[in-house]
Amino acid sequence: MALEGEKKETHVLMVAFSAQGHINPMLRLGKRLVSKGLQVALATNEVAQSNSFTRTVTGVHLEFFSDGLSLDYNREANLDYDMESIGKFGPIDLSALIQRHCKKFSCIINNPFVSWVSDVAAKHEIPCAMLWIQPCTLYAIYYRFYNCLNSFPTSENPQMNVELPGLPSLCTEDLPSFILPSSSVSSFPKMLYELFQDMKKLKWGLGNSFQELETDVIETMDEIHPIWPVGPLVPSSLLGKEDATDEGIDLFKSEDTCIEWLNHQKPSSVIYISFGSLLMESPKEKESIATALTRSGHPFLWVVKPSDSKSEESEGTMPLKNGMGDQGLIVKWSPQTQVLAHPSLACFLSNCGWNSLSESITAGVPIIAYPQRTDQPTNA
Ligand SMILES: O=c1ccn([C@@H]2O[C@H](COP(=O)(O)OP(=O)(O)O[C@H]3O[C@H](CO)[C@@H](O)[C@H](O)[C@H]3O)[C@@H](O)[C@H]2O)c(=O)[nH]1
Repeated sequence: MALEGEKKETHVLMVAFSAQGHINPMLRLGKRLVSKGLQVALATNEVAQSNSFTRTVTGVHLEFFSDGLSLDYNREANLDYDMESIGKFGPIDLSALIQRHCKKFSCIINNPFVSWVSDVAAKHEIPCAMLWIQPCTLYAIYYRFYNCLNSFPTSENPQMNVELPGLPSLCTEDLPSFILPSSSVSSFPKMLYELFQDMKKLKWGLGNSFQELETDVIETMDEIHPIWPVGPLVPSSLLGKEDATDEGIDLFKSEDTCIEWLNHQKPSSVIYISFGSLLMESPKEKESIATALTRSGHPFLWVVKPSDSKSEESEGTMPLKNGMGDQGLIVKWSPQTQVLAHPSLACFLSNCGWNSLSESITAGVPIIAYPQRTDQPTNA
């Protein structure tokens, strides 16, 4: 057993892609490691370095590396290219960062979207763990798919029920979009393929989920490549902890009006609508949602992200205005975890990104599922 003094010398490096839904679960895990006396740094690509980022968040030191793209490059518009570029340039800069660090890292924790980090860890002879940031169910499905352990839909047989240990029967529409024969070739499936084909590079698999939610499927992986649930990695405030500081960062500035507006609504009356940090609704989808909201007659709080507003102006299709209308409030970014904890919330219309679902499950807010792609159909 390590002595207290030795623990202080244990340095852990976490690495995440610069999306809010990737960085925040890492920071929350980091905060727990710091509370055990470990020294923790989190490295992400430098575009995340903005004024809102201090060098330390709840005891976790932040580091930045280059993804080979200029800071003003529109990453949201071309995620595939981002992934290729970060996979090419990230290892060089991250390696230099590890060499520059005053102490040798005892462990590196990556996440599935920067799987190349395990090669960098091996080069420096540092054990590597992965924090899987989606449900353990997805981990099991991808593992079985990429290692050909079970039957999945093919071009010849695109519609089928998939039977997997520990899971209910899944139809084609329930499966993650990356593994469908109709899925376009992109860097994401390639990355997942490389990750799940070569899991021996990873010493430990950690999951942002909890045992009670996915007991059966977690147990089915014990003999194959175990995953240890360490979540839900949501803000302590949602878990009713006394230390209610949010260990997360916001990539956009949330609007102060949200909570004030919610304070004026009846209990359990408001429909909250948000589609996460990466994906956008099309103008047609927005129009349908607007019609449905009007017909529902319920008050609503709707997040329409900044770049959505831009495309809207150029396409000129949506009559959306920021600010308060008679029935609802449209904002560019909300303090989502505070919103979900608010007593006026009735339900959450969500694209089923795993962070949003974890937060909503923890807050006890019912979800109307509107999945788009990747893990979202399965999460739904
Ligand atoms: O107005 C908003 C909207 C969102 N959030 C936060 O942003 C995060 C969004 O995360 P998530 O719901 O997971 O959406 P994405 O960031 O878009 O998620 C990507 O990454 C997830 C984890 O891999 C996947 O499950 C999703 O499918 C994928 O789109 C959550 O913590 C929200 O609380 C806010 O704070 N304010």
